[in-house]
Amino acid sequence: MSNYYPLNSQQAMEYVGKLGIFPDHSSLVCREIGDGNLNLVFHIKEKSAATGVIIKQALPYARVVGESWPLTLDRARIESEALIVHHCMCPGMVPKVYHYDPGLALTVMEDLSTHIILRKGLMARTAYPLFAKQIGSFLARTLLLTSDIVLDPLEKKNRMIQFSNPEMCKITEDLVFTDPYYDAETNRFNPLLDEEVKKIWGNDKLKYQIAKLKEKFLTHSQALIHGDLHTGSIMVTGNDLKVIDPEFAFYGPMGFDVGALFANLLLSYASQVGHSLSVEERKRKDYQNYLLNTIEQVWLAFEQEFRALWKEQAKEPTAAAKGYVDDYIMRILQDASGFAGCKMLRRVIGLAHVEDLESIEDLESRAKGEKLALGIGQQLVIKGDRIQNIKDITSLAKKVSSDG
Ligand SMILES: Nc1ncnc2c1ncn2[C@@H]1O[C@H](COP(=O)(O)OP(=O)(O)O)[C@@H](O)[C@H]1O
Ligand SMILES: CSC[C@H]1O[C@H](OP(=O)(O)O)[C@H](O)[C@@H]1O
Repeated sequence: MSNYYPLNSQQAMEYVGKLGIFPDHSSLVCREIGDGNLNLVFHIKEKSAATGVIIKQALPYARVVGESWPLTLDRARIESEALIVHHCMCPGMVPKVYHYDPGLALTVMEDLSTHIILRKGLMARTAYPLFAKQIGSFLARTLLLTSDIVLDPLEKKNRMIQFSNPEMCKITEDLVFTDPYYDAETNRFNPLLDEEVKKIWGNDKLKYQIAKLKEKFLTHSQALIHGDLHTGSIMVTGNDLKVIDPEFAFYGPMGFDVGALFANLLLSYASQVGHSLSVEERKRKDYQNYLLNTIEQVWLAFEQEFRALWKEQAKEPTAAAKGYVDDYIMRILQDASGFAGCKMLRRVIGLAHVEDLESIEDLESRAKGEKLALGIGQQLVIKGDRIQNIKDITSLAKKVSSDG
């Protein structure tokens, strides 16, 4: 950390100026555009150009909380190295890394200003016809191709060392699996949810399942997972998709990434009931159906590509055992259900919420969406082990929704 200092916009422009990315004497402009919980993000471009480059710099603390929450700068290394691995497995589906500076904990990367954050697109009720296939493929490739099924055993263990990410994992362990289930200081929730939240804190059956899911997160080093694959970590256009922000990457359970995505599509689903005015009822229902259909299509695309890759690329000698791939995929689906449930509950009870729900200003309307999210989340956790196919997940969401 010796030569580390957080950049300001002027310093960010000077830094990029020295890399030879822009022609000499370019007239550059820079804006800090970070809206996440953790880092600085600078957008630098020539004055008259539409796009330029991005500098993402880690702060030595969590931006959302401040200096009282110190945080490892090594997350910048994890992020740039994970982007490079993802680029090898899914060319064109992540921003290109131009430069990584370990001292300043920053990455200079491709500017995706032509894309928007998927969460924003979902909030505007936009449909993305290619999304399910694209993200299903991203998940299948990044997960299976970094697992023991495909990698040489020594390479896999070396990758586990490379992507050891204990401090970022601890954040997830606390904020996703621990704090939302007791009266923790980090929690914050809508006061209109007091009763629901207290019921959750007293629900032993739920907490038993959460304990098992946390154990899986702690111990199941199945693949290099993104680690925070919510809809704020995906940028889209009408026909393109890029996955950003893998600073939580580590060797963990595959179902955690699939579940994170399902959870965030379901949070969008739940938020619809808080946003809807009666005149919009039809649009809300259509969009909810679109979201559930998207979850089904993501899973189908994932499963199809996962099976094809397994057939072509599995090197693990036991991979051909009869029934093994079917069982492996079923376990990913069941894990995804449980993890999706945890991810929904933490976004309503815990420290970091989602804009889909937070943008509903009226607390009573917001509580409607949040209650639905809590209802679906709890069912996904409790029934996770019994899920047999993707429609069990989407039917469960519909049922909780119609039971009101
Ligand atoms: N490569 C990029 N191109 C364009 N915008 C980006 C890029 N990376 C990040 N951003 C913008 O910066 C915001 C914060 O980035 P993110 O990586 O999510 O930061 P954090 O790790 O702090 O959550 C994103 O929501 C997006 O608007
Ligand atoms: C104190 S970190 C809280 C939360 O923020 C991260 O998300 P992001 O930076 O993408 O907004 C991650 O989900 C952490 O759990």
